[in-house]
Amino acid sequence: MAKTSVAVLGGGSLGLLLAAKIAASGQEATVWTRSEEQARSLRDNGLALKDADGNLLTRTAVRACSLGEAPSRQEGLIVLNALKQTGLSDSLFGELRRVTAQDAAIVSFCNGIGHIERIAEALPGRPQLAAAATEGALREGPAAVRHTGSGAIWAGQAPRFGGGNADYAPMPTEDRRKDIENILGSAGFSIYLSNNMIERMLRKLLVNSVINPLTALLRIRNGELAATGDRMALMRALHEETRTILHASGLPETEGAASELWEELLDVCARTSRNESSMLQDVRNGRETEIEAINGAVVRLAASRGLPSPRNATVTDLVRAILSG
Ligand SMILES: NC(=O)C1=CN([C@@H]2O[C@H](COP(=O)(O)OP(=O)(O)OC[C@H]3O[C@@H](n4cnc5c(N)ncnc54)[C@H](OP(=O)(O)O)[C@@H]3O)[C@@H](O)[C@H]2O)C=CC1
Ligand SMILES: CC(C)(CO)C(=O)C(=O)O
Repeated sequence: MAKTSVAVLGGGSLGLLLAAKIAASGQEATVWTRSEEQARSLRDNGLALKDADGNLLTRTAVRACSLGEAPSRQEGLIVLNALKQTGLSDSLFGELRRVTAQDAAIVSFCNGIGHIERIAEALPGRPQLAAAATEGALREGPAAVRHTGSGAIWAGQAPRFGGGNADYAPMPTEDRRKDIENILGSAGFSIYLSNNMIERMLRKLLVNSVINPLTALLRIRNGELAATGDRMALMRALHEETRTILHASGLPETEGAASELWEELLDVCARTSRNESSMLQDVRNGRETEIEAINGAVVRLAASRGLPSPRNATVTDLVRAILSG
């Protein structure tokens, strides 16, 4: 069997955090960037990992190349996919088909749902895991990242939420799953292999489907969302509509779930109060947002189950319209 090696796909906030901590723990990882400039900067300067206040923790040499420069058909790869869903495209899939061998295990950290199905369709047969991370990361430049909040990573077989005609992605072998757990655990992450990614992913989707569009539309930080009665009313209405749709899509509807999920949302707002959500950052920078993979996906789930989703449809249209000018 080929020796296992790690590639981090995407040199953004989360990708640089994963790469910095893996490299600082003495393990090897290659960062696959979009641009050759960023890869050069990483090779020349090393990768700086800073704490939430911007103090330098480590600066470590890392391997880096643009995805276009990466060698073809590498065997034994674990690919940590730290792209946004907006980074998934036919050309990206073409490059991934070229650089990975059939045994590559792809672990995707993307927010929202739908990405596993798209990857499975574009790279049939490649083993996949879905990961949900509550880490906070912020890229400070091409070769520096701040660890803005410690959390945990859950990874496991992704449920199929719909879309795509390909056979669903196979799980990586047990040995390969252990490798993934060991690599991320040795890098200092709290990593849990989960048999219940449906709940993890849908809980995260519920949080993102409220915080992300509302903060992007109102242009406020996460902590400012729960600060007024009007905003709380918007949050509640969107949360209730989304929760009903997600319960119909596999989110367990246990006793007390409604108040527990609402408290979870308020807790995320409090814990990330100084953060600008990823969607607000995308809007501010004129970048395409993940709205289609978050509220747009909720609208599609609702349609497939004959449920109404007027609030999700409205925020999807509004966020889409911001960048359409
Ligand atoms: N940041 C965080 O704290 C967390 C993020 N997440 C999720 O993880 C995912 C990534 O988030 P985040 O790191 O913040 O996003 P970023 O926008 O910071 O990073 C995405 C990276 O993908 C790169 N990219 C896009 N297309 C390609 C391509 N074709 N080839 C190689 N690289 C490419 C971008 O390159 P370029 O910069 O050159 O455009 C960018 O560096 C999202 O789904 C997010 O919601 C989950 C938990 C925490
Ligand atoms: C949890 C939250 C809302 C933190 O900002 C996030 O995941 C995001 O911004 O995408």
